[in-house]
Amino acid sequence: MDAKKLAGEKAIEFVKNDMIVGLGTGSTVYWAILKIGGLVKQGLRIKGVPTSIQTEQLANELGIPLVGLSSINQIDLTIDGADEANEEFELIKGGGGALLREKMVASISKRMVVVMDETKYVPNLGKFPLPVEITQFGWEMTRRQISALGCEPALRLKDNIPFITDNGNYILDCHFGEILDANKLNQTLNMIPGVVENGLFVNMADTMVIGNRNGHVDIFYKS
Ligand SMILES: O=C(CO)[C@H](O)[C@H](O)COP(=O)(O)O
Repeated sequence: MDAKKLAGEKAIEFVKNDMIVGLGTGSTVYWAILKIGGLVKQGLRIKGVPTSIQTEQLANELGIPLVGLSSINQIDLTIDGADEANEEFELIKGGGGALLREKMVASISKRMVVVMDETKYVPNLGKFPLPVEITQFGWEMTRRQISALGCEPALRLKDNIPFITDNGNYILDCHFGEILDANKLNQTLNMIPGVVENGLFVNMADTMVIGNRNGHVDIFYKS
């Protein structure tokens, strides 16, 4: 069983006519976007808000009408993946490098449904290195300031050169060990000049759709 596919496809139950829908990035939400594309062809009326250039291209190929953040103030529902999630509905995101746009979209979403396979649901965040998007300007200085918080940030590379985000920035992957106070770390990181955004999503997700290898899908709602 493809647990990511199960979760992604299940999540489209939350999509209704006339919604503005945040379209996340990654290999799990891919399955949701594919299904949404199919439903749009059958007459579903939605407008999508893409969280990356990759998702924008996919949505265009599928004929999903899109709208940009410049012309909306609120999104009805966002479906997105995660690299880790805990029972507090706190997330680490940004494994695909789209964390800034993902967080901006999530921040104006009335509801955020997170789709993942069972391996992503963990007791404590932090095994997955936390992605932090930083400006290219002065990036070594920013890295030193983040290291002082107690981690060894690694500049993300792609094909042996620095990975550049859709926004023209770098990403540092930061191993902090177990993150027991995600809210505090989120705020501390974002206070560092040069940090554009970090991959901790706190108080954003309210629904988790978790696909299991045995074919079962769990849905958790934040109370
Ligand atoms: O945050 C993300 C991209 O920036 C993704 O949602 C996250 O990396 C999970 O991806 P996948 O569903 O491919 O495992």
